[in-house]
Amino acid sequence: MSSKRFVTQLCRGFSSATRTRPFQVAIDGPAASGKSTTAKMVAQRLGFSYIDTGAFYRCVTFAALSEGIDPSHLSNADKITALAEKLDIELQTVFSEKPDSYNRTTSDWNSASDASRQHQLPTTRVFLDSKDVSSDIRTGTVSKHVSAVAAIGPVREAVLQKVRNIGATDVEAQTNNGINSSARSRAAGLVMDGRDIGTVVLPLADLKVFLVADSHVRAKRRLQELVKNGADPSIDDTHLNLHAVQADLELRDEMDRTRKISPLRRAVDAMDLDTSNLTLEQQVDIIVQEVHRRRSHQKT
Ligand SMILES: Nc1ncnc2c1ncn2[C@@H]1O[C@H](COP(=O)(O)OP(=O)(O)O)[C@@H](O)[C@H]1O
Ligand SMILES: Nc1ccn([C@H]2C[C@H](O)[C@@H](COP(=O)(O)OP(=O)(O)O)O2)c(=O)n1
Repeated sequence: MSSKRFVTQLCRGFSSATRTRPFQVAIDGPAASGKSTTAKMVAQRLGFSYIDTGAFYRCVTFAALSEGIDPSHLSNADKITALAEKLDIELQTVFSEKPDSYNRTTSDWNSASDASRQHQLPTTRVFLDSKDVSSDIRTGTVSKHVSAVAAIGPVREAVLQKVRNIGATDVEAQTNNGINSSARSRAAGLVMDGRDIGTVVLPLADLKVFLVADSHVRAKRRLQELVKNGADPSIDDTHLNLHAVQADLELRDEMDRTRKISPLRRAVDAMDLDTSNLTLEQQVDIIVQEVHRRRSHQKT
């Protein structure tokens, strides 16, 4: 089965209660709480597919800004919706190790060099109308406007439709330098992260996680990430200081929490996970263990 058909089938199963569908993990939480990094690593460990829904809203925002459309003007909602409907968005996640051979413990990881850890982190590339926009959608300018775009109801409908039809491709890295040319479905399950995954997109997910972290900790992590990725204040209006990054995250969280449609909200049956004092590997271990625990219950 092609990976496109595979994911489409998964998504058709969104509201199905049957036990034959692949295992679904929904990860929600505020900005920079660690959702996407954790979700990718969980998918890698378990051999699951991964879908980053925030990337879709970021693509629509980037496309609107590129066409000179200001998302902060409500009168532009129709133009942004038309754009969202016509854009072609594809995600490609590159997993660095074969999941079934991934047996690393936290202590192995902690003793590994930074370079070797970096090689082991999965990465997601985002294509907008076939162009790689992975970096373009993460700028401070896009971050500043994305919550306004995500609050437009018809844009959310268009994005959900795209997520349902997504041609997500997951590939295993062959070596540290190259990837296998043949993509393969990761049929065992799906990890999806965003703001409304456990409440709206995958309401019957087998495991829902609500990831949080102190906003100061989140800002420090996000700032480190922006600097590491070479954010350039001269071409990006990101103010590269902790105070500004924290203020941006808090403002975005407030907008995401208070919007009328599909707000950022913890699902009642979600597992809470505060990552403020955890390492990445610890939070991944907790989720992976919980998946194993629930799968073994499903089998009995
Ligand atoms: N426990 C942790 N310790 C250190 N850094 C972390 C931890 N969890 C996440 N990060 C880092 O924080 C940054 C934001 O995480 P990310 O996964 O992008 O968050 P989100 O998807 O929620 O916005 C990333 O650079 C990520 O590597
Ligand atoms: N399922 C989703 C995913 C993201 N969004 C919105 C809310 C966020 O402010 C933006 C960007 O999400 P993304 O997860 O990429 O952002 P951060 O990594 O948290 O900075 O999209 C949403 O409304 N619903």
